[in-house]
Amino acid sequence: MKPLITTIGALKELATGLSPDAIGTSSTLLLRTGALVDFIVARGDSISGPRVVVMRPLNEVEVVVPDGLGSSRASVLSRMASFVERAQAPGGIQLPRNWTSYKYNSLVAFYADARSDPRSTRWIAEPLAGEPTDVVFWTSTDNERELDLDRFALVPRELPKGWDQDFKGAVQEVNARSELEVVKPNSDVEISLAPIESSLTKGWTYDEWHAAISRDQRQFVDAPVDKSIRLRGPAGSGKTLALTLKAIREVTSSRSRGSSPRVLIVTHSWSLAAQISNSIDSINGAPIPEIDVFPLLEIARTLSPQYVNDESGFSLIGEDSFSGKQAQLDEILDVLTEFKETDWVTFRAQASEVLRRRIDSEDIDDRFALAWDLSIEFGSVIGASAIFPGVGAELRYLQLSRATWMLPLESPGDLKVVYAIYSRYVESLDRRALLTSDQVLVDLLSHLETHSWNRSRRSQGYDLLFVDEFHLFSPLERQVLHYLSRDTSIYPRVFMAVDPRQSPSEAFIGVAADETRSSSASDELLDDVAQYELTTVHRFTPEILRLVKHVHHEFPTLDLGHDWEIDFSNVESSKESGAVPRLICAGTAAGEESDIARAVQELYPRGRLALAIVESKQWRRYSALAARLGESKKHHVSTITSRGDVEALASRARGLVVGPAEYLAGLQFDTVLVAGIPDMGDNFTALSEKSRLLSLLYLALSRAERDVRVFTNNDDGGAVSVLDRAVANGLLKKEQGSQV
Ligand SMILES: Nc1ncnc2c1ncn2[C@@H]1O[C@H](COP(=O)(O)OP(=O)(O)OP(=O)(O)O)[C@@H](O)[C@H]1O
Repeated sequence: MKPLITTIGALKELATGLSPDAIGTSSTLLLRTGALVDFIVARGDSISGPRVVVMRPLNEVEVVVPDGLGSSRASVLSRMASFVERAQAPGGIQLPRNWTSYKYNSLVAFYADARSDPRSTRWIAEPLAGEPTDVVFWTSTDNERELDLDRFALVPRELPKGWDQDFKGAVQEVNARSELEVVKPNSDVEISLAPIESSLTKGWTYDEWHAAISRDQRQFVDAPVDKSIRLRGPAGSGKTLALTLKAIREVTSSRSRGSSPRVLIVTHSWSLAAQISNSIDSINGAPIPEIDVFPLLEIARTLSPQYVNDESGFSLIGEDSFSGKQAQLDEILDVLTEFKETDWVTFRAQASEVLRRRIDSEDIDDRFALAWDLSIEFGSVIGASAIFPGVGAELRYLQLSRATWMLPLESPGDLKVVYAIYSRYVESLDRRALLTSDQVLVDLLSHLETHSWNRSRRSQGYDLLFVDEFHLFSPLERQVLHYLSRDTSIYPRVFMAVDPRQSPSEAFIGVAADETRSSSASDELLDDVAQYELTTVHRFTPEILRLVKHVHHEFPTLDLGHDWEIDFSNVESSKESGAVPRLICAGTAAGEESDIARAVQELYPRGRLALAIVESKQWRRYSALAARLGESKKHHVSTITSRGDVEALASRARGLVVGPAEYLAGLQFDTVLVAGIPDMGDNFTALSEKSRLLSLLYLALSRAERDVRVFTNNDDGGAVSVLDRAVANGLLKKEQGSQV
């Protein structure tokens, strides 16, 4: 194959398991085929960022990784991205021991795959001189094709002609595409978004909506704004709509009093921000300049760009996309392996039996689960408390009070082990010039505490803050909110919509964490808060509601406290009765895929359709399916894998959106196909993991307006117990799917 020019961002996106065939359906990636080289670039890439050249001399099948490593493509890609990041560190590249690397002049050879590869495939790569450091993957070697570095060094090496010429154009094209998608909703509302507006806001005016909404929604919309309000309600109960109406109301009533308030609506994702912005335009008949609608990190970027932008040469490793999260997990896995090989012997004796067993385990699933738990501990506990390695940091960590939702660490010895791994993790990020979003937020917070911000917030701050999907914000993110208010003499007035069930474990933590955190700022925000509750669901039918309630009852008891819980016994649906959700059980994984393809065929003409994948570990398989469904050209298929994706809002009345359930939060579709549900049987021990999976299932099911179909297959364990119980109670209609 011709050489490929790509980027760290593109490698990471491909490493999420996105099938190379699905690049055409991805809103994040762009593939450009040239005469001498091909390009794959990702949205968010910079023209001045490092370029990655993959020479592909031996490739016949695989697009990026060596042929023969297709089955571990994701981990190979992830390691490639990590190599390029490490190459950016000043003072030369340092690789973890388990990569078993060799160096010869500027050439580096290392194991291509993190998992065991019987052929022992190695890359021969070379960081090029320059700033940033471009990297070339010249070739690969394996047991059958051994090639020493010193011999390879004698072979003349030549980069493809013109390889750096079209790169700029490709990056500009992919970024221009995203800008269009984001900006278009504001500038070209009628044309581009009519079908969705009509389903969300029905084309009604504010007065029409005010007359039509339920009593509990109206009470919230009309409530005084002298203190903060928490609006609780299950999925689809009209929280977003009520927040939107209240924001409009406050602006128009202030205008009539001759003042012009600055109002901010904060969301967790770009897609929801764009949706709310469109709803405002539609309800008001025109944009309202006093209202800003943005994801939190975007606000941080406009307020104090020096803390968010890449000026220090550091870039952000994000949790706001599937690829960012995956990259973090991969990094923690590497750090864990290295820790086991070195320091673990000195720590082992002081660790509890449970933690010891988890760290000692060689099972890939156990290691992954541990990496996941550690990532939560690092982000939502250690990072959220602004503890970064340094003098006194370990002691502060040991003294933190622990709450039930946190990773059970039984002894100070356990905490010391976790802290040691955390320090290594931060060191390794540092070496690769990476920052976590937590670190950025902590820096931003210290800026927001300065006098200079205190002065500028009078002009740049907001009078009223609305926060949708409050349950998805980490404690740290929530602290930032305080400083965004304009008037420092009163507590910020924040109107937040929340449904704790929609929050996968790490963010669940965010909600419950308020009870355990000592930060006075956080307490102030939440102390004097009026409570409103919505108990009518407007999105979906009574049949879907019964299934959603069933999932709610399956949650392990998690004491979130009265202020956060929703009383599901009173919840009703205002929609007309519809079909009972169906469970289609196939004999094999391939059978399940044909069942899904058949359902897409049948349901596509009837409206917007989503395929929500509950367990993201299974995303890879379904992304390949999405690619095949898109290939037929009969369907418009888009994949959504980050908070930044707005493709799901594209201007189509029809279309299939495929994505991990967590990125579909806040959105709705006529029909939702749900797949990738792992077993969370009664013997399931990790309660936090069970809550995470149930909340993703709850989220997936509750995106549907009219129809739900759930797909399982016997290869992956067949129907899981939570679904079996739903069938036994008549909430799901079980059908046999394809058996081959
Ligand atoms: N009182 C109402 N009458 C009719 N339709 C309504 C009413 N309230 C909300 N809706 C509609 O119900 C749907 C769900 O509303 P919305 O997205 O605001 O719910 P939500 O509580 O924010 O959901 P989620 O938490 O799942 O994101 C939307 O289509 C909205 O237009």
